[in-house]
Amino acid sequence: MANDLQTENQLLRRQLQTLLDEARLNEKKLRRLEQLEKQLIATRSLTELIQVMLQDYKSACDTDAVTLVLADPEYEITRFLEAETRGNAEVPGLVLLEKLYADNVRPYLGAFDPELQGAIFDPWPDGCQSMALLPLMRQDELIGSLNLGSCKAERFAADSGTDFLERLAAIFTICLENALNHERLKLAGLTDPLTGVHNRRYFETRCHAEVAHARRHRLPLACMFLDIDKFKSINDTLRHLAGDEVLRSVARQVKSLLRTNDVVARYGGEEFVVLLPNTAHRYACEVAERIRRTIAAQPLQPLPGERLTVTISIGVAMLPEKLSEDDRTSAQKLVSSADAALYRAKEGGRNRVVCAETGPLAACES
Ligand SMILES: Nc1nc2c(ncn2[C@@H]2O[C@H](COP(=O)(O)OP(=O)(O)OP(=O)(O)O)[C@@H](O)[C@H]2O)c(=O)[nH]1
Repeated sequence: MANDLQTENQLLRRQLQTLLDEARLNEKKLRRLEQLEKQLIATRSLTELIQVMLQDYKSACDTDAVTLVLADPEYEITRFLEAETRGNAEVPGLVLLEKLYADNVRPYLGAFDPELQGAIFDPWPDGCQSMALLPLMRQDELIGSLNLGSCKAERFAADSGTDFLERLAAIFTICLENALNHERLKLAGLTDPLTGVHNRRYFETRCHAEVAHARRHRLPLACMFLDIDKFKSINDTLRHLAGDEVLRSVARQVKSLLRTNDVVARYGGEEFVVLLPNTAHRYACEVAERIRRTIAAQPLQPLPGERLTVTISIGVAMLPEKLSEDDRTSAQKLVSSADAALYRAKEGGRNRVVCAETGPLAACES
């Protein structure tokens, strides 16, 4: 009898110890997750948020692979990442898809499923044994998934609880929405509402940064000033709304003829300014001439049934190789040189390109 009691006692002690160990482990896990949540909440940009999720979770939470799949139907996330990373939206572990296909929006925990591998990570680490796939939901809509992989089969066992992971996925979703709204607001303050290209405020900050970058890496930097010819008469004859449509069409055409990391901004009125990073003089002149020719060759339709041929004048200037002033002054000088070249193009009869260094384009092509 005494022996039975002793054995039962020992058994209970062992069970209690196991429960205590489990509780301690859970507490540790919770603390690590709380720490990560705080980090996620403290991030100041979309790129930083994604980096913390992909990298810090892995090291903090004993996981061999972390990936994120996000729906990006309008390429909005791609554009935000490109803007933050100077044209490179490729983040290892991040998969952006135009459309998500899922009939099941419940978390999956269990054995590694190679069927899912291609869609959510390329490639998973060798020897992956278990995985967790956590849907990211915003107002009942599936916006992506957070995917975790481990080389240990028991790490994401099918019968383990998902509370911690679901909470992490929910917090990440809120942080993502927050970061996207922040980027949208930032963009609204830096975008010209009429044409959708950047505004002068954005241009000035970016021009300073591009000059600093060009100087540091000894890269060429070109600037173009573009102005629609006789725009006042378009407004006077067709009225302001038609003038607005001409501005929108010209901005669209200019943008379509440039690379994604070139910068286009409306400087004011009917003037646009363009920065061409890492672009040599000859190529900058070619681009300017292509823009001038394309716009002159394609009549616009500023009002229904109204066709109108518009021409533009362009001034091009290069950042000098040897700079004696600080970056801000050099940026201002670059813009003024392009503006002065534009003035010469207007003086020379409009619908032409003038380069600050070589004069009217015929001279720079020869
Ligand atoms: N529709 C419209 N017109 C604008 C806007 N901003 C400025 N303008 C007009 O743009 C015209 C600019 O005229 P000017 O500076 O005389 O230049 P221009 O007629 O293009 O002549 P050149 O540049 O010498 O070829 C003015 O009539 C402004 O009122 C705008 O947002 N929308």
